[in-house]
Amino acid sequence: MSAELMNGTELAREIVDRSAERARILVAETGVRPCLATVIVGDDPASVTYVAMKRRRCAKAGIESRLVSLPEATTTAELVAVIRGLSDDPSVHGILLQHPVPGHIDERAAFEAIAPAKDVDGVTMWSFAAMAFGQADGFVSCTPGGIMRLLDAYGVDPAGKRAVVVGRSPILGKPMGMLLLARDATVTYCHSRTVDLSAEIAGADILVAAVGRPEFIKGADIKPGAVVIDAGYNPGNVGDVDAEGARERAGLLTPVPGGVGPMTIALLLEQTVVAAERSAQR
Ligand SMILES: NC(=O)C1=CN([C@@H]2O[C@H](COP(=O)(O)OP(=O)(O)OC[C@H]3O[C@@H](n4cnc5c(N)ncnc54)[C@H](OP(=O)(O)O)[C@@H]3O)[C@@H](O)[C@H]2O)C=CC1
Ligand SMILES: Nc1nc(=O)c2c([nH]1)NC[C@@H]1CN(c3ccc(C(=O)N[C@@H](CCC(=O)O)C(=O)O)cc3)C=[N+]21
Repeated sequence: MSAELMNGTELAREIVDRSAERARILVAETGVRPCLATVIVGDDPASVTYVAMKRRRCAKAGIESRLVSLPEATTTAELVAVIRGLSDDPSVHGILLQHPVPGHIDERAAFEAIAPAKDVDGVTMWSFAAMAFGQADGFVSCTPGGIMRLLDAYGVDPAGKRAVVVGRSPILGKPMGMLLLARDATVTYCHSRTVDLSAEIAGADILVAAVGRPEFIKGADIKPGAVVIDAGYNPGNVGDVDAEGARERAGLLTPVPGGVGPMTIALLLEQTVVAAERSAQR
């Protein structure tokens, strides 16, 4: 068997095109141009690359982007003050604080300085709760949100399926499981203390790998015909799933690159446009 690949690049382009059209209409009708502020602390090369990528995509979609680049030595209090300033600035509609921040900073405190109405990256406690309770007025974490859109586009209905999420980080694994639960999957979370990971994976109809270790999930563990979502993004464009092995076993598989990554950015842009539309209150 050879898995069908789920084309995130193509679906992301459709979402970005639709968002660009909505941005264009918003500008024409209200004069408001959607604006995303990106905050980056320090100069981690991977983060600098992601941020540049997001800004390029914003520009293409007619979304203004404002970059706030802070030195490595920034304190929690200084970062919180900067983010509060953006939260209070009416010309900014979305705020993204690039993760990870340097270790001496309290990342949670910084995230919580983002006004919920501008939390287009879905990182605040308020957004998480809204997502977990199924309230549509919040924003979802972009990567899990993008993955749900991919599942929908490929006709994968999670209801009644066994879904296994490997990873439980606040912006990826944990919200991923909640979104699958909301769609009636039977969800298992795996993490570094899971005793028999292979056995858990073998039971998965839908597997989401969000570990941050290259080719960590082996093809031989995958249930034949499973839907395999590789959210991993490691240096050298390598996912968290052994792609070659997975191709032999999975029914549907997200490639790296071209799977989950582009969807994350598409959701970020879409939610920025929605935030701007809401602020314009036509
Ligand atoms: N494509 C995209 O848009 C995005 C991709 N990513 C990618 O997704 C991956 C995960 O990112 P992120 O969630 O931020 O990473 P984190 O490092 O925050 O979380 C990793 C998770 O994996 C778990 N884990 C670590 N080792 C093992 C193990 N041996 N067995 C089982 N579980 C393990 C950890 O468990 P524990 O909690 O017990 O420590 C933790 O929950 C990375 O490759 C990242 O680059 C991330 C964000 C967006
Ligand atoms: N607050 C916060 N929110 C994030 O969403 C966030 C973050 N911090 N920190 C870092 C991770 C990583 N991340 C990626 C986004 C897009 C691609 C992406 O588009 N990748 C392309 C390849 C692009 C290329 O390399 O040319 C692909 O997979 O096809 C990858 C990774 C978002 N992250």
